Amino acid sequence: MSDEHPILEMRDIEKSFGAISVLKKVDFTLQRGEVHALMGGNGAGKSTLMKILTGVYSMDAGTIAVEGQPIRLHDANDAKRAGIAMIYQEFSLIPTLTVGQNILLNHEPRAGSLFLNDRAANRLARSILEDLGEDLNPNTLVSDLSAGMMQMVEIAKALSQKAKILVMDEPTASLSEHETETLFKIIRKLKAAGISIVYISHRMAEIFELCDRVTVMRDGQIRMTEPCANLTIPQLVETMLGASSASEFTWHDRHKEFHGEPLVKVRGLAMPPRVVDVSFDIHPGEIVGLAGLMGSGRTEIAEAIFGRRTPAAGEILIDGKPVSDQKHAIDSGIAMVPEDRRRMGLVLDHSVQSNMMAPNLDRFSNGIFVSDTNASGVIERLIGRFGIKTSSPAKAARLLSGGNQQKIVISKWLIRNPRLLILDEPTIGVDIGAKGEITAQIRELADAGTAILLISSELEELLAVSDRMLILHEGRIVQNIQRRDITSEEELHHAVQGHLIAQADPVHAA
Ligand SMILES: Nc1ncnc2c1ncn2[C@@H]1O[C@H](COP(=O)(O)OP(=O)(O)OP(=O)(O)O)[C@@H](O)[C@H]1O
Repeated sequence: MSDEHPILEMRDIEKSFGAISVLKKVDFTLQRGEVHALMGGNGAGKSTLMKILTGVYSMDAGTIAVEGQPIRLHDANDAKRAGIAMIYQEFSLIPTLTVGQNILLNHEPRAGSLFLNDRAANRLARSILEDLGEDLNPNTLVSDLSAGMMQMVEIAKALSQKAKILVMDEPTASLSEHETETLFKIIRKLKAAGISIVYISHRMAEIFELCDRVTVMRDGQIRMTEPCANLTIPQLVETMLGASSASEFTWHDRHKEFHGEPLVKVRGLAMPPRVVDVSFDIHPGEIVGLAGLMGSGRTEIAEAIFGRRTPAAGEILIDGKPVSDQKHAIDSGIAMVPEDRRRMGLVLDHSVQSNMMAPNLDRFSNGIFVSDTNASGVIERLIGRFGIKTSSPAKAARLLSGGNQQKIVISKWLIRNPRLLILDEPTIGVDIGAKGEITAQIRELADAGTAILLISSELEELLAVSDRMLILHEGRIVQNIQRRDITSEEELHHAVQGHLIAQADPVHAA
């Protein structure tokens, strides 16, 4: 095929859902070997555009050409045949099958034999993984892999199907720092091999580190396509949000000392195999960040405090009394925003409004909530404050973009004024405007006396709001760092990196 044409040209793409126009004459091009960032606020239309490209949705109008040849995409198989692949996170792999078998799945039958056999699949898997620089045994069960390795298998699977265009939607959302570095190395290799990548992310630093060009969408339209080298972060944020909006993502010392009786006391907590012996306190009004890798036991600790998990040993005391179960935890004023918000935090078929009201019904009904307001007034203000993009509060939550679903779950707990709020990865998938808003809300709550336990894989986020940071490693708290003792992000990287890298990559370490 000729090199004169871009590998991909999408022209005048239009898409409406009912009366709502979600894509308006969108143009998007991708060059061979390019890593092209697709950015935009929650609900801007990024996923919809990529679902059209991967054959999941059909477009209402427009044209798509691959290497100059017009193509028609009726379903996902058409996209696959055109060399277009979406890299899903772990969810699309079958955990009970091996790496080789997963790569073999969905392969078109070859001449002579109906399917590739296991040995052939393993050979293919091994050679692709070696090309990617990954020394992973194809006989390994997928359920034994870390999130990062699963993603690697997804990429290998796409390459085995001769994909030329890879779409990655927030690929680092569930990766540790170390796994992210590995992914970036692989993306650079793919690029050098002429593979083209559409890279969706809300993380600015990644875009500037990795991408050649960036396209910004807002309200279903393309607002800008530029080489990253010509841009600064503030310019990018302004184009995305439509106005200069200072993000509240910088730390300021709250000049508070936390002495006296803690609200939460965790003592000798053990939940084998991950949590061995964990003890810490949180005082009213204190923001404590918990750092550690995915799989280091952070979520288990959070769930134990929330009464959702029974520890094998140790105790958790709120106001000096042990937490017995989740009902008791909620009655004691503990709230938790779970990491897996789509599954645990939302009823997808219910409306935006009923989802937001669910944990707050008591407040709406007995009138101690916000004095002069009724529920819908409060909900509408929240929708405005968090920039939740929905045509109406009555819309079903499932029809909102991923980032907007996240905002619903977070906002409904933030308005509750809990005594202890546990936030597990609160800003994954959330756009930069809302990140600033969530950060500001966390501070406001803490200033009013709420104790906060913040779990985050993003050091930047921990640094922005924590008063104190706990580093979790091999089931124990190995460091307890006062935020004000850290003068730069690099310093925290140095402080935590030794521990984090040592425990990364469980498969390789085994
Ligand atoms: N199946 C659907 N039915 C109705 N509306 C939909 C549907 N899918 C998406 N939308 C709407 O289309 C708009 C664009 O959503 P899309 O998922 O493309 O946004 P996005 O840019 O990917 O956002 P995010 O960063 O939050 O993932 C949103 O307002 C969303 O509510």
